[in-house]
Amino acid sequence: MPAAPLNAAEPTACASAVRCRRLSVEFPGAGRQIVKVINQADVEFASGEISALIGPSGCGKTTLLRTIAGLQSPSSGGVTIDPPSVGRRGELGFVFQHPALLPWRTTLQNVSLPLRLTRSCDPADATRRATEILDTVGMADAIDRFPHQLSGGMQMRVSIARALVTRPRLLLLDEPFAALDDILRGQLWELLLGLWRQLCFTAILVTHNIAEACLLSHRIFVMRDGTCGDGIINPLSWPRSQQQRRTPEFGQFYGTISDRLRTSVGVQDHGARSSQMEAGT
Ligand SMILES: Nc1ncnc2c1ncn2[C@@H]1O[C@H](COP(=O)(O)OP(=O)(O)OP(=O)(O)O)[C@@H](O)[C@H]1O
Repeated sequence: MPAAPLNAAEPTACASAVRCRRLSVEFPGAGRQIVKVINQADVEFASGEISALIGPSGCGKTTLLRTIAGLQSPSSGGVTIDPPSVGRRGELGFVFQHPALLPWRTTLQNVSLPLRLTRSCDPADATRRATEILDTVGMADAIDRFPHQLSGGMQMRVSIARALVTRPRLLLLDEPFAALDDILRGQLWELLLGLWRQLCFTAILVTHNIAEACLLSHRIFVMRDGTCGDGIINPLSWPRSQQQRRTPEFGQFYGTISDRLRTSVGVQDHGARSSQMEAGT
């Protein structure tokens, strides 16, 4: 679904860059062991780009995202976000795998909440901005409904609207589309691409879905041994659309990422061809 333009009279958010320098995150393991989940990671997520972060289950993708968001403290090293103001509330949006809407609040109330909490505008303005972003994500007709009256896809649209209502410079997404069916997922891919075009934020997207990473990103980082390696530049042309999934270029890039992922989990490759077929090419 193409996203409608936001009010052009309002300034859009500028993007920000994220740098992790020798970043380590440890957790207590069994007994007295310490498990180093992020291990001296040096990685930069470029301003204005969508970076996809993929890797085997448990490799530390969510931990890295939470550390960038300031929800998890590093054991050593650090994260720099440029400009530094992005660390403050409102300039960073987080979309979780589960929409996590407040059940006793309507769609409109859920989406306007970040504006009210950050006191970044008066209540009338918060309502206007929440209504506007809900219109953009195709939820204008559901502003008075409660979360239990919405489908999973609708809830995820509301969750995305809530993350974007403050016009963040940096949007972090942790497997936001994992629980949705293929059709809905495709619609939300298009929605996210449309929103990114309009609002110009930097995005870091954690996903297990290689096609999603290929279609949405400028660069893909494959996590391995607690680090992210060099980002693999996505050669697919812009603007992106789902039709690209049927092109040979898409199949080839999908195969490259699939191979890299298999290497990261130590699987010998005898499935490159089948992985290209999985991409729908
Ligand atoms: N608060 C915590 N305390 C202890 N261990 C943790 C904590 N958070 C994460 N871990 C461990 O860190 C490792 C990485 O977890 P994380 O959720 O970051 O992985 P992931 O790559 O996002 O996994 P998945 O793809 O399955 O979501 C896991 O072994 C997990 O058990």
